[in-house]
Amino acid sequence: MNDERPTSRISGFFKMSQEERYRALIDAQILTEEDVEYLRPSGEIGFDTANHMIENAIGVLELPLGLGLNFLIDGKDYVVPMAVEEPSVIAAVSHIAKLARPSGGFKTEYSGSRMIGQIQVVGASDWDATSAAILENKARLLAVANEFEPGMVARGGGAKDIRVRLIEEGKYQSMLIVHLVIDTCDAMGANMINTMAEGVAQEIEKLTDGRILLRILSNLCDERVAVARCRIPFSELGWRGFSGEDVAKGIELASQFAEVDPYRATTHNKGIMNGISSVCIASGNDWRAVESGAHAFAARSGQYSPLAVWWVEDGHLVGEIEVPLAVGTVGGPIRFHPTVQLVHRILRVESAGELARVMAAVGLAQNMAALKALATEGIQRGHMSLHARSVAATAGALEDEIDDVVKHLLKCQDIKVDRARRILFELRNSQL
Ligand SMILES: CC(C)(COP(=O)([O-])OP(=O)([O-])OC[C@H]1O[C@@H](n2cnc3c(N)ncnc32)[C@H](O)[C@@H]1OP(=O)([O-])[O-])[C@@H](O)C(=O)NCCC(=O)NCCSC(=O)C[C@@](C)(O)CC(=O)[O-]
Ligand SMILES: NC(=O)C1=CN([C@@H]2O[C@H](COP(=O)(O)OP(=O)(O)OC[C@H]3O[C@@H](n4cnc5c(N)ncnc54)[C@H](OP(=O)(O)O)[C@@H]3O)[C@@H](O)[C@H]2O)C=CC1
Repeated sequence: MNDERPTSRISGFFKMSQEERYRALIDAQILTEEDVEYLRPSGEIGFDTANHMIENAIGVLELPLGLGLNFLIDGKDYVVPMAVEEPSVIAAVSHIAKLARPSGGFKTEYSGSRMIGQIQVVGASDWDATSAAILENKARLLAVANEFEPGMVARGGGAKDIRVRLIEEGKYQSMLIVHLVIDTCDAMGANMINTMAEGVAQEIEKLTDGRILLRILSNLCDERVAVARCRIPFSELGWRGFSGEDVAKGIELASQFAEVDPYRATTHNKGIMNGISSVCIASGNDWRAVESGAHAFAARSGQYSPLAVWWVEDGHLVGEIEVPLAVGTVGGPIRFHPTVQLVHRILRVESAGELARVMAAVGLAQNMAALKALATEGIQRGHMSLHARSVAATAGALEDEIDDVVKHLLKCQDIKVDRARRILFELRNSQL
């Protein structure tokens, strides 16, 4: 490959076959022949599946899939598949799930799968009249929306309510936002919500002298919320020379830090999403939707806040997470991705609500693991000792060399790939 940047203008790439794409990329000096051989999908997802899932496909990017263990949720055991690139996340949730088991594990709740489709009305001359007309026609509009998804109505879901919000921000023209509230049952629901929102919009337009602009779901799904709690006695919490009470009070103070400081709350919630997003990815769910919903929910009071909080009560540490989770057990890649289907067989959840409740418990466990480490010995020992394994592998250590490289990396506390390469070189030349 020469040093000149190859052009990114490749017309009609999306219409090319797999081989035509590889040839075009080699000709454009974007890929080499070796790159192409490396990229050729060889796993369960072949090129055709990838190409049906996304556009301009050239290959498949794999992520490690691991198991979060020890989870007892509402009296049932769950083995939780998690797809994630970050070391220590799965160890952390398994660690806390084990700790929580003797006191009953996690107790959860789910609000139901109600989502919002937004329809934006602009340019009306009389907002009161438009609002009144929409609300007076609610039953008919709901029936129209439901005509677009009869299967959902048969399942007990579909459009359930219509609300209106007049938004008047001085510097912009006023707009009326119609909220179409839809029960999506076991689906995430984006496609069906958008279908219903677009379908009913034409009828809404007839009720106003304004016009309809956007018709799209909201990812702030604050009516689709999962809650998980755990309550662990001090006697279970002693760790690495810290008493159970010290650990509990440290976690409580860490929680309070997040409650008053958005800088800390953001990192606190990042830890929670370590757990939740990993389950989302493994289970074929849209983690961008879940992430955006979670962060918007965290900011709903006007100040960005923690999704999970902890406090000390009667000799126990109590934790609670409340998080919106638009996740499904049907639809999207769940229909055709073989690994995702296997994940669902491992998870053994029977509904979107059950999946959301498991995810909430995983998020709470991940949060407690991080806070427990942060409020005691610090994050680095547990996290870095596991991170060191991936650093050693990146440096080229073979399976039977990794433990030795990790040992030396931890000893010198310089967990970097360059250092690992030097250690490996010295080990192979028997200088260590
Ligand atoms: C790493 C541990 C768990 C060690 O903790 P430990 O006490 O040394 O663990 P242990 O050896 O006593 O083992 C207890 C259980 O943990 C699990 N476990 C233990 N080790 C492993 C392992 N290697 N692989 C898989 N599972 C493991 C396993 O279930 C085990 O039970 P067992 O199987 O022995 O009956 C602990 O130090 C920990 O939880 N640390 C926190 C790690 C963490 O939070 N990582 C997330 C990434 S950091 C981040 O991005 C978020 C952050 C921190 O910024 C968020 C925030 O600021 O809030
Ligand atoms: N902003 C966002 O978040 C957006 C996200 N997306 C994407 O949309 C996808 C999710 O949309 P979604 O509508 O869930 O997916 P699908 O359209 O793939 O699946 C939903 C369909 O599954 C069928 N179904 C079968 N069994 C059930 C059941 N028990 N409960 C509910 N539905 C059932 C229903 O069709 P039937 O009644 O006909 O059987 C339903 O309409 C994700 O891939 C996401 O990435 C798309 C646009 C925007």
